[in-house]
Amino acid sequence: MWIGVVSLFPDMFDALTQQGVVGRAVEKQRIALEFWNPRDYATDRHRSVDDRPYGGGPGMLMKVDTLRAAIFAARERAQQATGLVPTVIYLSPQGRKLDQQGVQALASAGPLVVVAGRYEGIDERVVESDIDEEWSIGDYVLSGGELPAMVLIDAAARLIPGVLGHQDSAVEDSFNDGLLDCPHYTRPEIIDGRQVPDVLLSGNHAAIKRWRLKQSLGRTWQRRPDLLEGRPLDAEQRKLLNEFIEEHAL
Ligand SMILES: CN1CCN(C(=O)c2nonc2N)CC1
Repeated sequence: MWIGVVSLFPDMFDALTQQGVVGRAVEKQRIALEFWNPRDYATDRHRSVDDRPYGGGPGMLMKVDTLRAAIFAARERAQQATGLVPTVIYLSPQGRKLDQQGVQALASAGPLVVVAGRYEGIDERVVESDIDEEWSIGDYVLSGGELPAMVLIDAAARLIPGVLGHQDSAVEDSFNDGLLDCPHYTRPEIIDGRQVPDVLLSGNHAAIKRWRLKQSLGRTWQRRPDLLEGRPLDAEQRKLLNEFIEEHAL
């Protein structure tokens, strides 16, 4: 997967590229990550990358010419590297809320150019002319788009074939198949008197798989019932959820 990032702070992405799942994926060339900094396109003495908003008001916006130059350069490189026209993504609270379905769509959308805004954001005309999709990681305001961009890249990278080793398969991930994750346990068997559920010590893999699905269904019902709305359950899933509800009836 090819991802271009437009950011005034490319070094922030070391947190993603120098270690962990994404770092290994870059090393194994499962993912290509390249960066463009609008400041590199500044031509004035102060290397300006921000500009005042028309109509006044607090804060600044990203300067149009340096931002667009960086986006164009990233888009050009994407086509050169992949032969495909990239999808240009902008992270902002005004975007579509990112969820696992959205991540799956982005992970299979071909090359991406991810624009990380700073200041109060970017000119609306740049959104209209140069941005294909606007995405939000949540209803709160951050200092910039770099952390949301890293969230998006990390989540998408996990879905690229060959990125995850068998030991941390995306298949078992929380939100896999639209359900919350089941509880997990490791040594010791007892912590402050709390024991590991017997089924997990039984070695009965069918029973363990059933227990984990039941816990995922039950937790989703308890904590995020919205995820079950309109979600078809097969007979086995319905049976397990009913068992969980009966066991947890107040
Ligand atoms: C200009 N800048 C403002 C702050 N920002 C966000 O709060 C954000 N991005 O994606 N989800 C979010 N929430 C990124 C863009």
